[in-house]
Amino acid sequence: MTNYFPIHLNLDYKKAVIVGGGHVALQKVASLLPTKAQIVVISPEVTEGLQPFITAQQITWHKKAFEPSDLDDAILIIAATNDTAVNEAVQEAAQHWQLVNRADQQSESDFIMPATVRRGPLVLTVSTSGASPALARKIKAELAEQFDDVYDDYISFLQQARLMITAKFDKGAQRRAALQALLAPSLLEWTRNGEIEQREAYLQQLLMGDTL
Ligand SMILES: C[C@@]1(CC(=O)O)C2=NC(=C\c3[nH]c(c(CCC(=O)O)c3CC(=O)O)Cc3[nH]c(c(CC(=O)O)c3CCC(=O)O)/C=C3\N/C(=C\2)[C@@H](CCC(=O)O)[C@]3(C)CC(=O)O)/[C@H]1CCC(=O)O
Ligand SMILES: NC(=O)c1ccc[n+]([C@@H]2O[C@H](COP(=O)([O-])OP(=O)(O)OC[C@H]3O[C@@H](n4cnc5c(N)ncnc54)[C@H](O)[C@@H]3O)[C@@H](O)[C@H]2O)c1
Repeated sequence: MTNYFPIHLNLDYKKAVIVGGGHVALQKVASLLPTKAQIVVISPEVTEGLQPFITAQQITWHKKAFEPSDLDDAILIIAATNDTAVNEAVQEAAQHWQLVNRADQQSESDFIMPATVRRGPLVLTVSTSGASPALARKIKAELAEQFDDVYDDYISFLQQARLMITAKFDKGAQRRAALQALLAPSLLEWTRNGEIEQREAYLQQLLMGDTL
């Protein structure tokens, strides 16, 4: 079994080419959309679910069969047609520096995609290394419930608070203690209950070095 190496790629303004426009392509487009990648779909036909993204110009559709030049400048390539020969041709045409995913042949892929839950900057990913995509999906659903929408706001608060604390205290024990104190469970609870004043008061106290 392959031991995959998990990393978070910065795809902003980089080109990702998906060859094929079916159900798998739609799933891959959905996971690429939160990034600022330039998403290009190469396919004679596309599934209905892709149409709104094309109309909104969130992705570019080239209505054509695959040719090697379609891969020019792509950093990420996903071969997701229902024709093994075409997926093979995509892999063959790729340069050594381009990362290729084969929807029909995991063992030939340079990377595979995890199931992902996003809560603002918090990104939770699950992979079974392909052993059971259905289990990855199930664990994702459990995580989505545990780390619910409140985390969006909670993480934004933590991010702002961290900036204020690092601006106020130099590196060292006091800064570390303040950052640690930000993780008190009550901060999450106050966020959940909309008790923003409580949260703010706690932060102000930390910034004054009161509880440290
Ligand atoms: C996580 C998720 C993200 C995504 O798709 O982006 C994802 N599959 C999801 C769901 C899912 N996929 C399948 C089922 C039906 C149940 C089943 O078959 O078990 C379900 C469950 C469902 O839909 O409920 C069918 C399936 N999947 C693969 C094969 C081919 C094979 O096994 O060879 C077949 C059989 C095809 C066939 O024969 O018909 C392969 C892959 N699927 C992967 C990712 C990669 C490994 C992930 C890992 O386990 O780490 C890999 C290698 C693709 C890659 O990335 O290269 C997404 C979660 C959606 C979400 O986020 O909610
Ligand atoms: N990785 C996964 O999670 C997963 C899940 C299910 C299936 N699969 C594999 O992925 C493949 C695709 O599945 P799907 O459900 O998206 O199929 P699909 O039939 O919905 O879509 C196939 C797409 O490929 C396009 N296509 C065909 N020939 C082409 C060419 N020459 N150039 C460009 N595009 C071309 C078609 O127009 C269509 O849009 C399956 O054959 C299967 O092997 C993978």
